[in-house]
Amino acid sequence: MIDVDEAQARLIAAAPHLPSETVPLAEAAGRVVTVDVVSMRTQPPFASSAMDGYAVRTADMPGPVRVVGESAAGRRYPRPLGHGEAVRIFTGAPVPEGADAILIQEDAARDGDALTATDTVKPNDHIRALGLDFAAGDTLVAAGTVLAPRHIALAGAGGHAELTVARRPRVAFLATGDELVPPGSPTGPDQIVASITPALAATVRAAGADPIDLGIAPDDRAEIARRCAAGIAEADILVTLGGASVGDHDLVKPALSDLGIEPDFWKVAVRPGKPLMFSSRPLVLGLPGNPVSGAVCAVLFLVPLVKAMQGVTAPLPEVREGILGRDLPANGPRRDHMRAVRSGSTITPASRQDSSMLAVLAASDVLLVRQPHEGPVPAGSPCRYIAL
Ligand SMILES: Nc1nc2c(c(=O)[nH]1)N[C@H]1C(S)=C(S)[C@@H](COP(=O)(O)OP(=O)(O)OC[C@H]3O[C@@H](n4cnc5c(N)ncnc54)[C@H](O)[C@@H]3O)O[C@H]1N2
Ligand code: MOO
Repeated sequence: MIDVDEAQARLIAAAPHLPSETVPLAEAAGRVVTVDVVSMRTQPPFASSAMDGYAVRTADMPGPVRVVGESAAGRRYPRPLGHGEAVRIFTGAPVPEGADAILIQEDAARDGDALTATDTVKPNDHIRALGLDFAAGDTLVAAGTVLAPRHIALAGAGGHAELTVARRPRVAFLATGDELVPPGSPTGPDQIVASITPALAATVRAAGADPIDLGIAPDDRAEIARRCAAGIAEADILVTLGGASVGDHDLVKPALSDLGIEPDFWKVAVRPGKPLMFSSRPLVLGLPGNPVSGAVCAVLFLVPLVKAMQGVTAPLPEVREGILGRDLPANGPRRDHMRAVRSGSTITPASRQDSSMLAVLAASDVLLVRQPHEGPVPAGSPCRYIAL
């Protein structure tokens, strides 16, 4: 068994970078930019007023001075401001040449064209300098960033209507097992629902990928091989679910072998998820059938792979610090990912951790991470967790 860090590192190292494509801004959220987004504009492109009031020369204040015109957003006052003059101005409007401050209207008394300040006004008050936000040539969003709405706003302000992003990885899921039926279908005796495919599809979609559901293959070596070959032809990554362990009906590894595919590694010191299998050429991730194992392995391995293929700078899940909410016995030889609830900084693992228990997973919002062979730890100790 290799450890989690090594498995993640090997996965990321093996991730091929996908080609880029351009998408309109409105469709860019969640995608990964593959080139730096460089500003084509300076913002603001002129010194502008931050308030409604009067553009003035502070040397003339408190006045009285004469109001000689108006500067509105989109329609500037066309002349420089002379001595003893002021201009009515509105938020976002260009500050006329010669003016050095905005007197807000709450601090102004006006009688016809005569304007007097009723409070002090200092140079640069309420003026947004040219280029305050960013300048042409600035890198607005670095390559490798997962685009959030805030990045999209900045790129748009910088003059971009489209962004260059990695193509979405296609991820095909094949469930295996004679006992499985799709959600919503009647379950015969000894049957259960193949519950994890829709969850993993949602997980990879949130990471920028397009999921493909290859359905359920029976425990038949030739049939699994046939369906795997179809998935490999159609997708960038094939994910198999179940049949990864050592039982007589765990046929994914032999079926892949029939296709000439041998894993780069099989079995990781991770709980849950020990029988995880990975091949880099072609890209195949064999996840264990226990649904919680699949969900946890998706967070630890599948999502980082999907992100790395899109060129994400930091593809691994963020490990945060918290305070343990209850006593824990010593951990075993595998890095453990206990389903837990976070309240403030307190992380309390559920008392039952079986990797078949979806109700416990659904009630959890974090995974408490425990290192292999960690000793017993009392409540109140520092701990580390990954948000779900
Ligand atoms: N002798 C050993 N037995 C097992 C070992 C071991 O090291 N030695 N490892 C255990 C661990 S850990 C895990 S995890 C499981 C995983 O085994 P498989 O990947 O072969 O999974 P299956 O046997 O096919 O299924 C396990 C369990 O999950 C249910 N299942 C399968 N697919 C789905 C699905 N798509 N949705 C919902 N549930 C699914 C299946 O019915 C089984 O109940 O092996 C241990 N055994
Ligand atoms: O690794 Mo298995 O996922 O412990 O149940």
